[in-house]
Amino acid sequence: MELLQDRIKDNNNMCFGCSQANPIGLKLKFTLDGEICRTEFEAKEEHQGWNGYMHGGLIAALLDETMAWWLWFNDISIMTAEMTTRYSYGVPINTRLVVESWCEEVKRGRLYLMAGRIILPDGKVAVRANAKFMKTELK
Ligand SMILES: CCCCCCCCCCCCCCCC(=O)SCCNC(=O)CCNC(=O)[C@H](O)C(C)(C)COP(=O)(O)OP(=O)(O)OC[C@H]1O[C@@H](n2cnc3c(N)ncnc32)[C@H](O)[C@@H]1OP(=O)(O)O
Repeated sequence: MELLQDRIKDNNNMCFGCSQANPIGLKLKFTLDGEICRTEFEAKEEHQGWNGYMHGGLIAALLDETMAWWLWFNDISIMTAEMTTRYSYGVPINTRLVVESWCEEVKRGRLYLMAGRIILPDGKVAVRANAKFMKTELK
């Protein structure tokens, strides 16, 4: 599938989640597959909290970024206004993760209610997130 992201040529983008130039970033790449935005990620030792497991704050960053990219693909500039994260299972390092996001509702034309999840190789959903994103004039 084409990486729409590759169309973006912005050498100044140093986003921690998606910049390919940020030396300490996650370097995520996204696809939009119908109504689902998706990325894959494998956490390494430097992403750990407890030994063997990904740090919860970085897990939230992974989900935040994936939800933000659904909106970016749809040409909507946003800021994260609120986010909740439900951690059901530890996210192991050195394991291929699939992260998905989608839009559930738009309120008053400006508040986007988004959802996301992290899926382990056995199909279990390790983490779910819900967030409110506010449309802004950024871009
Ligand atoms: C070409 C270049 C390529 C580069 C390619 C890079 C790609 C890039 C990818 C993206 C990458 C993203 C990265 C991850 C996303 C971040 O990390 S964003 C960073 C984290 N978030 C922030 O810092 C946000 C900080 N907060 C703010 O900026 C502002 O508070 C907000 C959220 C924009 C809202 O401010 P505001 O527009 O002044 O809104 P405000 O007047 O307070 O409220 C408006 C209305 O919304 C309501 N409201 C406000 N907050 C909420 C809430 N949480 N819940 C419900 N209602 C709310 C208010 O009650 C109000 O209602 P009404 O009075 O109108 O009825």
